[in-house]
Amino acid sequence: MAKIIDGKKISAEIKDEVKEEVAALKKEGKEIALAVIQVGADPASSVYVRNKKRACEYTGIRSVSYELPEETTQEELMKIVKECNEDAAVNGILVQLPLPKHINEDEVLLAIDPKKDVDGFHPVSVGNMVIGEDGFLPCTPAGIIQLLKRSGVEIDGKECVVIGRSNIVGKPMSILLLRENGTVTTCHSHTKNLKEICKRADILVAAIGKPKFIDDSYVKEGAVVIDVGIHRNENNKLCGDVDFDKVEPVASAITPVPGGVGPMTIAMLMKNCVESKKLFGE
Ligand SMILES: Nc1nc(=O)c2c([nH]1)NC[C@@H]1CN(c3ccc(C(=O)N[C@@H](CCC(=O)O)C(=O)O)cc3)C=[N+]21
Repeated sequence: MAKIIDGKKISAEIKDEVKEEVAALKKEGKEIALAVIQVGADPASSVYVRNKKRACEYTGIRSVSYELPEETTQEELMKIVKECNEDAAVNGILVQLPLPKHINEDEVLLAIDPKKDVDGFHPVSVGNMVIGEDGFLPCTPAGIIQLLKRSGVEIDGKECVVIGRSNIVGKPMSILLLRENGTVTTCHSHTKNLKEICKRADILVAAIGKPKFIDDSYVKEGAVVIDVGIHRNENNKLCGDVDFDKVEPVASAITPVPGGVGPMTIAMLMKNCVESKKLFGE
């Protein structure tokens, strides 16, 4: 029987810490604002964006929302990002991904002022993360580190296997585990012997993007399993990249979907907004 790592509970603790900090800053006359920019109306994106705005309300951060039509051009989006960069009242800028195909995502992320890069996706933030300098950490991987630490899972010296190498999850996840002194292997679609490598893991992070891909045959007895995947079936029921029912009996701890990594992503976004105000706000 594995321990269920309760991301909802741990994210609520972090949001409460943020709420206190926000209130303290307010007493000094300092207000925090996050600009949330969504292009198009992808239903999953809309759910995440709604959850982010709710978290802003809860913590006392003002959210300024831009809901732009699917047809928005590169130039129009770049103009809004620039306006947010120049607006001293805005502390954080979040451009919800994925963007429509006609938009060059890299160019947009590069345009965000690194001082307001609360997603941690700007190359400056990525560089600081890699060399271990202060800077904004990407919310999902940083949230997973918090989940592990606050659940008493030691990373130092452990075999960590990350499946996935995206710029927003897999790659930064591997870097952050390395920063915690884990021994890290990054697997991806070209990896040979995926199963054998996963079976070595003390900490297994699944960010594959395929529903219930990881079953018990990939997991060492007693491993800690973190599920970053989020999929919706025909009945709107959520599941992750991990087949929870099969893996839970062999793992020592596991995150559920929903209620695992997802809420942590949002809590860390709130934390980054406070960080932005403290470091760079007026
Ligand atoms: N610029 C940008 N920043 C992001 O941080 C970002 C993004 N783009 N694009 C998409 C991914 C995904 N993501 C999630 C946020 C919240 C939940 C979340 O709240 N999950 C709930 C369930 C939500 C539901 O009901 O669908 C849970 O797992 O319990 C999930 C996923 C942020 N992302």
